[in-house]
Amino acid sequence: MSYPFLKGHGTENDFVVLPDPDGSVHGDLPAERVRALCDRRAGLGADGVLRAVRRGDGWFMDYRNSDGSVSEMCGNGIRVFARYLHEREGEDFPMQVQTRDGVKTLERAGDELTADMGRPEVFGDTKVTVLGTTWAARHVSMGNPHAVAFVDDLADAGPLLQAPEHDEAIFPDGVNVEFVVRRGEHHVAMRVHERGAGETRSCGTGACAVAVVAALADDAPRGTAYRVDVPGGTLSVVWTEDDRVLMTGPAVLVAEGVTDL
Ligand SMILES: N[C@H](CCC[C@H](N)C(=O)O)C(=O)O
Repeated sequence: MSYPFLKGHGTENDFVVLPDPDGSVHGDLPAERVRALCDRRAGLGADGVLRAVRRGDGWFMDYRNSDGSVSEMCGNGIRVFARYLHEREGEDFPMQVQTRDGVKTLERAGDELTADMGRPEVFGDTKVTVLGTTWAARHVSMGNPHAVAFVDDLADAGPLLQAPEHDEAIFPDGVNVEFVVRRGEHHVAMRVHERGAGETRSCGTGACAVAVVAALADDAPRGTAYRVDVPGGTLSVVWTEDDRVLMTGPAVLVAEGVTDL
């Protein structure tokens, strides 16, 4: 059975968008279909899938990682999802999108989009280990789990071909791990090993977690904008005085078509 898809990315974190307004096309979206769609050789290739389902008079973003696993939230994905809703479903900005981590608001920011990612949850310290080297990390939730480790050089994290070792007691469902270096005042750069996807060119929720940890380390006043460079581009993150994290970045639709994967 053929069905429509779109392809999009935010700072080169790329996604397959699956329109499924009444849920009749994909049902509960089997994990093997997600894996087939995300396969970069035999499929369309993507870090994840964004299924668009109507909920009441709004839309629900059903996010899946490329391994087929479900996650609560996807920061780059929600900007691409909002771009799709605006350009193909007639939704206007500001718009609200329902997610497994609650309702998020998206606004225009020039030719980029700003997502209100809600409140961060800052937990204690933890550790991550890659190829025998262990770094202190900070546990932060943006609706999904993150371990943020400052390193001397982004190359220190190695090829990141497998998930960094982490504390399974703290992260029983896995964790997204960000490795961060300083680039200047309120300016950092990061690499990420994503839960359920491996190393990606960018992670929106990860950039938010990184900016929160950096702001705490800097004792920066709330409202300070952090520039977060990722391999696929740059995101801007502000942790506001009313304890919300606003993330601004690009959202590009690159193709649409039909598939029977
Ligand atoms: N891999 C993440 C979900 C995607 C996050 C990332 N693509 C983003 O832009 O936030 C997880 O399992 O929690």
